[in-house]
Formats: sequence, C-alpha cells, structure tokens
Amino acid sequence: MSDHVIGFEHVSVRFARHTALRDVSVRLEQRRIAVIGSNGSGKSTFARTLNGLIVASEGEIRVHGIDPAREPKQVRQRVGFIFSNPDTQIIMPTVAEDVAFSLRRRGLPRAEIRDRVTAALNDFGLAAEADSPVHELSSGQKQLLALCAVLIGEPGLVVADEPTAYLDAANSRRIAGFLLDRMPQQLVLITHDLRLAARCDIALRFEGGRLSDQGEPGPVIARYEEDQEQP
Ligand SMILES: Nc1ncnc2c1ncn2[C@@H]1O[C@H](COP(=O)(O)OP(=O)(O)OP(=O)(O)O)[C@@H](O)[C@H]1O
Repeated sequence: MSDHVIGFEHVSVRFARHTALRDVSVRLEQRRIAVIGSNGSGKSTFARTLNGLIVASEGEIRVHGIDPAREPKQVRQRVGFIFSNPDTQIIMPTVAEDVAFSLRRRGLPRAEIRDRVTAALNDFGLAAEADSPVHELSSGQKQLLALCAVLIGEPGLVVADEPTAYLDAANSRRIAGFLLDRMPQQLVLITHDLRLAARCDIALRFEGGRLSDQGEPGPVIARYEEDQEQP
C-alpha cells in the first residue's frame, strides 16, 4: 500500500533566519508529480526532504513507508536524486566506473556489476563512452550519465531538481522524454519549465514556503501564470 505513497503531515523546515517550508500536508500517489512556484518558494527544500538531505524541523514525512529522518540509509536507496548540474554528482573518473559506483558500494558480485553496467550504458546510448573520462562528455551526456548512475540502483522514486536547466533544446527534450515518458519510477520534478509541468499527473505549487495550490497541472499552471502577470 505505502509502496508509492509520499506523505507529509504538518511539515515545516526552519533554517537559522528563514522558514523554507511552512506547515505542508499532502498525500501523493501519482506517478509524475510536478513542483512549481517562484524563486525561493521552497521547492528545492521540499525535494531535499524527500531523501533526507534536509530534515524537517516539525511534522512527519513518509516516503514509500520510510521516514527519511530516521532511516537515512534506506531512503537514499529508495530515492534517487538528479540535480541541475550533473558535475555535482559524477564521482568517478570514467563513465563505466561512475555507473558501477553505487553497485560496488552495495557489495554486488563483480560479474553482476559488469553485466548491469553494460546493459545500462547501452540503454542510455553511452556504451561507446564506457571508458571515456567523464570530463570529455557533453553536458547532455553528463546528465544522461547522472540519470543512468541513479537508475542502476533501482530506486522507487526519482527526484529531479531542474534537470534540464543547463541543457540545450535537444538534450532537454531527451532528458525530459526519458523522465516523463519512459522511466517506470515515480517522479518528483521541480521545474520552472511549465511545459514539462503540464505533462505530469499532478502539479504542486509552493509560495512563501506554503503549498499554495495543487491539482491537475493545467489549471494550477494557469493560476500561477495569472499571478505572475500581476504587477
Ligand atoms: N541551507 C539553507 N540555509 C538557509 N536558508 C536556506 C537554505 N536552503 C534554502 N534556504 C532558503 O529557503 C528558501 C527556499 O529555498 P528553496 O531553495 O527551497 O527555494 P526554491 O523554490 O527551490 O527556489 P528556486 O526556484 O530559486 O530554486 C529561500 O529563501 C532560501 O534562501
């Protein structure tokens, strides 16, 4: 039952001089969840609470039955995170080594790691780059590598925080197409690209740290655009 449920009960996140999330309660079961809202509204903070990178100051969070504050190891296996800048999450010197990293950490047998890495690189069109130094990849290839390295760990949820922000139109389409159309995992997509948000099953809107609107993406986006047009 709790397999694909994300639940927030009266969650607040306070930093030293700022409250970034205020009394957020929501229950999410949809597969594609868009998160929109103005700069500084709390979107990234919300995203980071999902895998325990940020811990709630108040309230309860459950992600697929896991409490990220109390079970940080379990939640990091369950929740994969993609950032705007893939350079921040590529760890190893070559493409194949980077993809293998999470499996090595789990202590899987060498032969299984090799087979899974080969299959994943093929899937992402990175097979020819297997032994290339990662700094030789284009930004689009780096974002594909970051995704590949996350998905090989078989997370149940992928949180993507502005994953197309640094990409050109063709690579944005490629990454967005994968996340929105091909990827079987549940997705939380933080984005300022409202066309991507429109392709999700539900949109959440944050303003001033509050969950200010939610529902079908079309109407939520229309209300957001209307508010943004106000002087
Ligand atoms: N680690 C931190 N310490 C102090 N304040 C923080 C921290 N992280 C975020 N904030 C503050 O919390 C608020 C919400 O930030 P958050 O990054 O969640 O917004 P956002 O909606 O993702 O913004 P953007 O669209 O600009 O990326 C901001 O005012 C930000 O300055």
